[in-house]
Amino acid sequence: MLTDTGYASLVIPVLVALPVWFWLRKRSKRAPPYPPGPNEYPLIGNVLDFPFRGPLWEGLTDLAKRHETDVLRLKLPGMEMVVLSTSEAISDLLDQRSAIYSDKPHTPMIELSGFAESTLVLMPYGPRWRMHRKLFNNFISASTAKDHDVNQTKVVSDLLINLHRNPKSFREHINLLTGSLALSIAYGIRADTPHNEFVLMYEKILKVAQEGLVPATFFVDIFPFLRYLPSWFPGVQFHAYANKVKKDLHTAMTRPVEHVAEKLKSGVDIDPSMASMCLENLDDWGQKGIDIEVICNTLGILYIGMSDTIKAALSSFFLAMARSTEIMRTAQRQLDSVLGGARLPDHSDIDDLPYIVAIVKETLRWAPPAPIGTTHRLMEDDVYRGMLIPGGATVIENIWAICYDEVVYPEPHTYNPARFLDKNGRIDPSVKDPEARVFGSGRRTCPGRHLALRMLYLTIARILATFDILPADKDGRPSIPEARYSKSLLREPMPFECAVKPRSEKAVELIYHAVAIHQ
Ligand code: HEM
Repeated sequence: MLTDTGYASLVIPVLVALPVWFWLRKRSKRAPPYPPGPNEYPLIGNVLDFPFRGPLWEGLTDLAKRHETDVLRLKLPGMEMVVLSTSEAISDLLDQRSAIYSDKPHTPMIELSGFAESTLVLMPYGPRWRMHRKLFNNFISASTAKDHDVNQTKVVSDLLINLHRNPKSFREHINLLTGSLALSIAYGIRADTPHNEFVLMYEKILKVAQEGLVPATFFVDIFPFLRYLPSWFPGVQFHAYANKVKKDLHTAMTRPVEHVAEKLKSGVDIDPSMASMCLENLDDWGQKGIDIEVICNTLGILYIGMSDTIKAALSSFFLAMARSTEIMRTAQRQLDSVLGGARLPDHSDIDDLPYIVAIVKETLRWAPPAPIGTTHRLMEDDVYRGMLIPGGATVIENIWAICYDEVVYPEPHTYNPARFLDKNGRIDPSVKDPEARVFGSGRRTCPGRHLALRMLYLTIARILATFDILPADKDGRPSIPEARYSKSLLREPMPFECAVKPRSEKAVELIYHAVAIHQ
């Protein structure tokens, strides 16, 4: 038998729940539907559908195709996710509505390790991000990318020498090339060995970013409330790890600037760099609200933003050449017809070398270094094509899906630079340019893309002018390397072998002559 209190304990929750239920029903009838996606289960949402196993970009492309949508919704515990897989959807949302699609989502580890507050790529959208971006654009933009041609030419000369001396270690040489370029532009430091103090500092940071800060490596990223546990709590290791990363990141970003400041103070002759120009005009920058911390962060992002991306693209280029000698020969024929084998190609030859330009485009399309870019965060509810995208959603631009759209790029798995050329061998403007998407979109689009393209163009042209890249020899037979790739968000070829050989005695002469000019 129920007492008065017993009745009350049944009736009161029902009285409270009913209006809430009616309100939610009314709201769900009024609110536009969410974008299509797999059915979600209570608590776990779409965890069972999420492509955790294979490469994420391919899994997301398949899911979008299965649900016949270019705006796919996935619900994960504590996270709304929207995946955009056509240029149209990306342009409509990330470009056209960039005022609300430009924030970045953060895991607790990204915040605790200092990456969110000091790296431009992960910084929350707002005045602080704007200040960093302004300083970056002042030195590296469409109009200023050319200012770094001399630095590029110097580090490419070093690369050619290294390839000649030790061709087997071509991946290490590419690594040094990008690190050295970043250090020379940012700080005027010429790093000619992988053991350079500053190269080692930044490589350590990149390793941590790829291994320790990948979402879900630490439990705290899956259960964010754990971040409030004190560091002395039994089993809590993430605080110590995050503090160590934060300290290393701070050192990598400040130490090279201190190095330049010391040199300036002692009156030693140094190569001009972003650091020297900032330090010499500290007061002017200060009046614009840009202090030494903003300067250190902005210069530091050069190594972080440049190194792995250009390295991945150049490694894919070596792989593609070793897999297709005919394509390499076609490029070399064009180089020889323009240069007559008498000099090395320069930035100024770009208009006469459309096949090299096409190789750069096809390399970025065939192997986009960041196949899902870096995620954006929607800052408020948005309605698109009658669908509700909830504020706070993590928005993924599936660059891979665009690069592998077989309607735009027939036989997308085949590496074929000629797809970008017209019948006269010039760049065909009617073929969609992958460069428009592989660098991301909207206000957060890659600010280093012009510099990156100039660097890729020069490096590829100079390598092909002087070297053959051929399949490695295995028991007297050419062994064509397989195109196997990492599943990491910065996608690069797995280790492979190829034979890098100078094209002629004259080519070797040109390589050493170019280095002598820069000594
Ligand atoms: C092949 C080379 C490169 C590729 C494929 C690439 C790709 C990307 C992508 C996809 C993004 C994210 C854009 C978005 O959120 O929508 C990005 C951001 C960024 N990249 Fe690059 N990048 C390359 C080279 C570079 C270079 C050379 C630099 C530096 C000189 C650089 C600096 C940055 C920075 C600072 C950001 C963050 C921008 C922001 O959030 O405001 N990148 N890049």
